Amino acid sequence: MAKEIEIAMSKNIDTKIAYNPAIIEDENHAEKIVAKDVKVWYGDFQAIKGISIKIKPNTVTAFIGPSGCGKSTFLRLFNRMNDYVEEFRMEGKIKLQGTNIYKKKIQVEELRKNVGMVFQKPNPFPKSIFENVAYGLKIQGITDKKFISERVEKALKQADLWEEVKNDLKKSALALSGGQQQRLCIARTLAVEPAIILMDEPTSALDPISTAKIEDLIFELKEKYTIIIVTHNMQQASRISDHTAFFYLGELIEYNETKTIFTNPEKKQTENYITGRFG
Ligand SMILES: Nc1ncnc2c1ncn2[C@@H]1O[C@H](COP(=O)(O)OP(=O)(O)OP(=O)(O)O)[C@@H](O)[C@H]1O
Repeated sequence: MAKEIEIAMSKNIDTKIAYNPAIIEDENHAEKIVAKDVKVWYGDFQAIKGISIKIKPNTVTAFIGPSGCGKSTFLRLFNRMNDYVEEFRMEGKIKLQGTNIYKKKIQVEELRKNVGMVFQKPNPFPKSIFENVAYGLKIQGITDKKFISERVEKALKQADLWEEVKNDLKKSALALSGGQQQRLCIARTLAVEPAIILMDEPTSALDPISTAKIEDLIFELKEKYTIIIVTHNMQQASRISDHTAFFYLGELIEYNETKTIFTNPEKKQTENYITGRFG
């Protein structure tokens, strides 16, 4: 599409964008995420009903809302994971770092290098700890052993796992505890140095100590990355996120700074949800 048309379209749609302008100060920052009037269907069922949002770089954004309201569907749009679903259909526009990621020319593998994902259940490959973290580099065709070793060490350190595994790098990843496996999956994501990390309930299968470790980690990672986390844990959202988006029945009901959402929400539905009155 011609640049002019794209700009004109974005201007038309901009008026509908649901966000607090205070959150977005730097319109031209390279790593921002922008969704405009996004609608998603699975067959005849509409899961997302026209959501617009802007996400500032180097922040943690929490997606909250009751089960089935579309949080994961919306999250998975940012690395095109829904493309795997046969009946998936989408309208609207999603731009990452200024690029429309649903235009035809986009190479999805390239996109996913830039947008890493951590899932609810840790999913290490049945390979060694080292091979798990090196995997993304190797499939990019990188063969320099020194470079790979350095990156693996750096990623394991960033994920706060290095001290626990540095003498066991050849051990199977499946022998690690659940919390260690999740930090390993985070290290695997970090090794390819994405700009954006999507996390879909990354601690829901973990004990409180492992959860705390991952929350600390997320807090540190935002210095370098832009993070979106889906969570059912309200304390977690309020502890680690800068901004919170409340979803309900496929709509974005409220999006604001986390402290505002949790202390002075604008909408009754948000208040009911965060105080446990529904969902
Ligand atoms: N692959 C799919 N095919 C058909 N419908 C789907 C598919 N994935 C999700 N849905 C439907 O889309 C809606 C939104 O689901 P989604 O998983 O995005 O919600 P969610 O808010 O993340 O829920 P939860 O908190 O339970 O994970 C639900 O009604 C769900 O049943």
